[in-house]
Amino acid sequence: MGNNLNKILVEDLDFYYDDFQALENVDLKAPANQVTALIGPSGCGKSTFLRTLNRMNDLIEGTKVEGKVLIDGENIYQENLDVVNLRKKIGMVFQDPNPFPKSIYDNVAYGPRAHGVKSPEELDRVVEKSLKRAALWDEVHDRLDKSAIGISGGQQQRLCIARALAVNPDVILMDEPTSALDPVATAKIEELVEELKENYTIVIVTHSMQQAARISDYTAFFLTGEIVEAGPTEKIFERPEDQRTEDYITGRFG
Ligand SMILES: Nc1ncnc2c1ncn2[C@@H]1O[C@H](COP(=O)(O)OP(=O)(O)OP(=O)(O)O)[C@@H](O)[C@H]1O
Repeated sequence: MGNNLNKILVEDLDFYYDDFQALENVDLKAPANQVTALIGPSGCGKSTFLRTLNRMNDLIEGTKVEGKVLIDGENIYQENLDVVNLRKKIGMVFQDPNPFPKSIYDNVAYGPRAHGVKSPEELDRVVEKSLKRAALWDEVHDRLDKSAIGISGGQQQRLCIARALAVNPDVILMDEPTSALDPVATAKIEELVEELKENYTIVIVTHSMQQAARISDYTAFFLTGEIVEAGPTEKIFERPEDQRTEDYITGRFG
């Protein structure tokens, strides 16, 4: 079990919103402790695909999935799977920072409390550890009881990452986590993603090809619901095999 172990293995995935097929025949491997970037033009299915990885699409009525998503070798679409447990293992961070209108502390403690952690010492420990891992502790440790709404957008996004880390996931899904942030806050999140991969497997949707090139190890290029090409980031950007990939990364469309 080395670094190349496929944490996530997607096989022949199709996805429908009612009659509309948003994903077709998608195959993807996301290796453990690596960053996998999903790129492609608007509307090509990146977010839909990301949400199939922790069954967030289940919450949207009229959707249907066919195919397999194996996480640690187990198909998450098998019957009787415990979805609450799945989402604990597969955390998610969204485009717009969305902290709860609660204190910084309570945002991070929310998940552990929901999963039954009651001891104040244990909660303190988890909150501190999660905020440290999200590179936010130094900036907020003296105001944990203040509202999360009062911190900057970049800090709010790191708080959302801390909130995701607090339930001890092993995969983190990020849907354009920096698109609402300024360049300085974006750089901090990118730095953080690089640190986090030591302990987590990360799948990130990004509109920015520069960002994908900077922070990811693997890249998958989506076009109209299909993966055109996937592989090591360097190869996708420097020696793409498909003309459509080359056209996209050189800015000819999208
Ligand atoms: N809840 C929904 N109901 C119906 N169709 C949807 C829904 N969400 C997305 N779609 C459609 O599915 C397709 C893929 O959308 P998706 O948001 O996954 O693409 P995307 O690549 O993430 O786009 P963007 O980069 O603009 O976020 C689009 O045609 C979109 O209109």
